[in-house]
Amino acid sequence: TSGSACRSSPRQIKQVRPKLPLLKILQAAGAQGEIFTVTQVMHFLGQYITMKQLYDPREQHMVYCSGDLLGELLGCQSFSVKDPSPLYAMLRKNLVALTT
Ligand SMILES: C[C@@H](c1ccc(Cl)cc1)n1cnc(-c2ccccc2)c1-c1c(C(=O)NCCN2CCN(C3CCCCC3)CC2)[nH]c2cc(Cl)ccc12
Repeated sequence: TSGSACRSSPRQIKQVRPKLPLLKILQAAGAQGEIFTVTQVMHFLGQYITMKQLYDPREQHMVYCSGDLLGELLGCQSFSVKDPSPLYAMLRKNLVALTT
């Protein structure tokens, strides 16, 4: 049987523009430019936490960010990577979605 080849338009990858304080954090972690995908933002935030050693070496899922710009943005002293809700709240406030 001839199946109909469904030709949906290619999905545009969602791009975001971080607001300045978040952009500074991403650039500290090596990000270039001002427009990213959310996946890239997460990658650079992970790099930032790793390189600034904001995680607890004994409990590596705990991030201690008081006294760091990341903590100011998140509005918390620490968080667990297992409960990323403060992170998503911060991203909602600090990422501007680009509509194509
Ligand atoms: C699954 C993922 C994640 C991603 C998003 C969320 Cl909302 C939760 C969790 N994740 C799991 N552990 C981490 C993590 C833990 C400690 C230090 C750095 C990163 C991450 C995070 C990544 C990441 O891109 N992760 C890639 C592989 N990571 C493994 C952990 N590695 C470190 C583990 C501790 C020792 C140093 C390496 C770094 C590479 N990006 C993040 C950004 C933030 Cl704001 C918070 C956490 C992460």
